Amino acid sequence: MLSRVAAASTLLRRVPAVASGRHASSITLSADGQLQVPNDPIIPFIEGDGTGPDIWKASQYVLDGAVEKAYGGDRKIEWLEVLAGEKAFRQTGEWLPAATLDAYRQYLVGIKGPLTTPVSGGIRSLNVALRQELDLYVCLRPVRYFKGVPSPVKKPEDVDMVIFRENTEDIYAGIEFEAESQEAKELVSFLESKGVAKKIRFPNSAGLGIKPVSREGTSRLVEAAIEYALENGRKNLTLVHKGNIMKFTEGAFKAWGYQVAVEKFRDQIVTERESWILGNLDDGITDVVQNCQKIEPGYDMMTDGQQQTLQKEVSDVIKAIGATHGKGQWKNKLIVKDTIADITLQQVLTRAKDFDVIATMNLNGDYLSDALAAQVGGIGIAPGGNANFKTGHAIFEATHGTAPKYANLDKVNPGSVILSGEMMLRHMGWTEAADLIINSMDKTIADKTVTYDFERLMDGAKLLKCSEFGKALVKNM
Ligand SMILES: NC(=O)C1=CN([C@@H]2O[C@H](COP(=O)(O)OP(=O)(O)OC[C@H]3O[C@@H](n4cnc5c(N)ncnc54)[C@H](OP(=O)(O)O)[C@@H]3O)[C@@H](O)[C@H]2O)C=CC1
Ligand SMILES: O=C(O)CCC(=O)C(=O)O
Ligand SMILES: [Mg+2]
Repeated sequence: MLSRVAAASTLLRRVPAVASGRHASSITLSADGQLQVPNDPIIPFIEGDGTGPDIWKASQYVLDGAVEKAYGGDRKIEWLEVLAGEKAFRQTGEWLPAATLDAYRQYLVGIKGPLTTPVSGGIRSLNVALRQELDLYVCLRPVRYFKGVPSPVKKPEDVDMVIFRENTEDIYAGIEFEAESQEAKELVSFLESKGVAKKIRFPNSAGLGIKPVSREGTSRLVEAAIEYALENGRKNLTLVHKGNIMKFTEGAFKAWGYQVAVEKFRDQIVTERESWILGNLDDGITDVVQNCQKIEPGYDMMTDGQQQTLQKEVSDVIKAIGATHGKGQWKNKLIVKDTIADITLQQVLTRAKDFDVIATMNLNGDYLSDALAAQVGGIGIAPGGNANFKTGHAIFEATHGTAPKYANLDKVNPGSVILSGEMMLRHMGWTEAADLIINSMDKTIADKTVTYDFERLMDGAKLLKCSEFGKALVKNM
């Protein structure tokens, strides 16, 4: 159990090394990409808006408690509060002060509570701004089940997925033009000049958004996801896209994703289609046409040109990897496959076991992470981390938002930020403290001592406040 959890939460591929100096205070990255963690690292945190302050208090208490219990005073986090959101605006007149960005840049690893983003007008998302400013291109959200957690599905224990969500591109990048603004008018004129404005039903009153998806952005995300899958012994990686409709953005994501898989990880991966071809060969189907008929049931209805293309694909696969991946060897490789986003939202529910690591674009990843969280107890225990796998910068944060209706009631589940902190500790190499948190979460939930979100769905559970749940976690360590 623990090793599975540990694997699910290992964020960066570099093995963190604990530096010996007792009084060093910045986490740094060595020239060969190793995280250097002093015994008293300064870790910047943003408390967050809405329920953020309640959650942060409980989370800091648990994180400090775990570190104290694991290392008995030899290690300690030096928390550094940095401002963002409503508190920052009240105190400085700025929503995201430069000093906050500087601190996350300087100290490399940090954590944050949720920040409010108004709908329609008002400021753009500070959460997205932080990810973009630090180029935290991976949003990693592990989704796993704790025994006893109430769930709307029959077999929540089948859910053990890790989402790699691209974090800097897509329609989420916020390149938008308000309806009837000068920019929207100019863009419509440009589209008219290219003959494509007719695809917009009401061009004069349309707001417009731009969806950048690049080869570089896709490749680095998929590369990180494959490395993670390989290092953590995962069985498959699914590229989730809506490439049938958005061909040059989501479709390109799929194509570039497969490309990076095949070009950079040839020996360790097999694509799903390749596995079918090699599987047929293993079953004694040596005739290329018969192999084509098995992998494409509509083969006989295809045009000559289509059939030839398919025959070439089958022959090329056998020639290229028959020796290295054939005779069942492909079964020991990471399977790289893809699914279209809409059906994926059904299949993660109905066939959870088929999904292991998921790599997807920003908006799909946003939707998927909340939907998947629901299967394993909801957004109250859904952790995450935003990271740049090259610079080592990482900011950990919950999947949920500010839940403003519960602000200052000491009510909500602090589990998501606590488990985000657990990911952070593991990322720092403080695995003993991280393990204490996971074990204690297991025990506290099994004891049915939980916050309102679980209590309302569990028979015979004892209702705890946010702060009380934090205290129970430390007590159970
Ligand atoms: N990374 C970030 O900082 C994020 C920020 N946001 C922002 O947060 C604001 C509010 O967003 P909203 O869409 O309402 O989503 P929220 O995630 O804030 O809340 C929606 C519902 O989820 C449940 N929930 C949320 N947090 C917890 C928790 N800790 N424990 C238990 N249940 C919880 C509650 O459900 P119930 O009512 O059933 O009790 C709550 O009403 C928006 O401004 C949004 O932009 C949103 C997502 C991420
Ligand atoms: O930035 C926000 O307000 C919402 C972000 C969000 O929902 C997410 O990143 O999951
Ligand atoms: Mg979200």
